Amino acid sequence: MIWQISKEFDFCYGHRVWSQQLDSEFSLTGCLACRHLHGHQGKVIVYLQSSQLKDGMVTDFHHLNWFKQFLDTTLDHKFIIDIHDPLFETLLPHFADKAHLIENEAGYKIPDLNRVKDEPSHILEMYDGYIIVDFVPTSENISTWLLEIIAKKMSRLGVEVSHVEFLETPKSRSIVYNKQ
Ligand SMILES: Nc1nc2c(c(=O)[nH]1)N=C([C@H](O)[C@H](O)COP(=O)(O)OP(=O)(O)OP(=O)(O)O)CN2
Repeated sequence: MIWQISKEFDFCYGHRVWSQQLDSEFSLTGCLACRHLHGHQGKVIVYLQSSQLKDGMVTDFHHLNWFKQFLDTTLDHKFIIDIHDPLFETLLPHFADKAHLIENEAGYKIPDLNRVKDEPSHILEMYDGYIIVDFVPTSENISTWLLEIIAKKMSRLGVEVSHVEFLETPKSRSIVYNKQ
């Protein structure tokens, strides 16, 4: 037998899909709306699985509390921007050289606020709101990134991540399966 458990998490974020291309025969419009700066109430559903139970569980649901904290502190109310976005220099002019970014082991960078410490507070607040990644923040890429983070952490408990679903809107989702 194989057991699977899942847990849902929500967070608000902004992004833009600068790489969007549409075939208007199918999309019925050529409007590249996802290139606009816009936001979502995202939902992540994490699926963990095991062929044996420990204490009657795949693992305790509470063993995902760290992930909720990660989402709340790292992504909630942030704007996720690709470092290769052609608008990067426009949206982060103080960091146009991309040299003063603080790298995190979870695969993202944030602006070094020391560089703008003498600027007015609204400028600091703006930069505090960016999460810089090395991919176009599509639903597929965000779910892949989150899967990698969860799988790495949960492997320390010997818990297997089966797949991750990411709902960019209540109707549009991507699912990424873990390679075994
Ligand atoms: N395969 C993907 N397609 C699209 C993505 C994506 O990440 N992967 N992203 C977008 C946009 O960011 C958009 O905000 C979300 O998609 P959309 O289908 O427009 O969402 P709705 O639920 O609002 O759908 P409606 O048909 O407009 O009701 C676009 N494509």
